[in-house]
Amino acid sequence: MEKEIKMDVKLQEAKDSIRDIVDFPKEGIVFKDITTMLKDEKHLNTLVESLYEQYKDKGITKIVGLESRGFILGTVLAYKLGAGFVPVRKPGKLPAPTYSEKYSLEYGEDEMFIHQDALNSEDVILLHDDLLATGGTAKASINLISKFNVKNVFVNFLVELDFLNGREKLDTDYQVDSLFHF
Ligand SMILES: O=P(O)(O)OC[C@H]1O[C@H](OP(=O)(O)OP(=O)(O)O)[C@H](O)[C@@H]1O
Ligand SMILES: Nc1ncnc2[nH]cnc12
Repeated sequence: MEKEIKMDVKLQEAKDSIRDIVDFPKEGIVFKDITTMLKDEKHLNTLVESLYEQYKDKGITKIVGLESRGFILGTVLAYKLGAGFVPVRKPGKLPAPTYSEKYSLEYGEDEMFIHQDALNSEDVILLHDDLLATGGTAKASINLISKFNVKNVFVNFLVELDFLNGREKLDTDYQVDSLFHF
């Protein structure tokens, strides 16, 4: 019980360290800058330990991390969970045959790619990204994963911007969790 309260306090402190940058990268966007949280070793430790506790018993075999901020904790978590790491990448980055999905996000449009041999039907996936805004990026990535007929998928974000209703766009039976809500 005391341990849980301590973790709640630590998570609140980590959340409070996320910085707002107004009008970045475009006018009208309030950008959630997680670098102020990640640079602090105690916050980084809190994030990793909290996510590890949440997913350690789910049988995760691979973390799918979204370029680029999804790579930061995605690889650490893969290591902690004893899972592999698969990058979902932006155009022109993956060298072997790929599947791809176009999408729009809060401040633009892009396309995401995954290697055609990245996942298999034995995999239990944890899809990880730093932030859920409009949900375009995450939905495109879920569509990519759905090409592989994997056993199960969990979806995780550090930050969710509730007012943009991105979760509705995900339209999925998968369990979706975010550590921090704004
Ligand atoms: O829910 P959405 O509206 O789709 O937006 C969320 C996405 O936007 C950001 O990525 P960005 O494309 O800026 O790339 P980066 O991680 O390389 O900074 C963020 O890391 C998510 O991937
Ligand atoms: N408001 C926002 N802050 C940080 N990353 C984002 N990606 C999409 N929208 C974002």
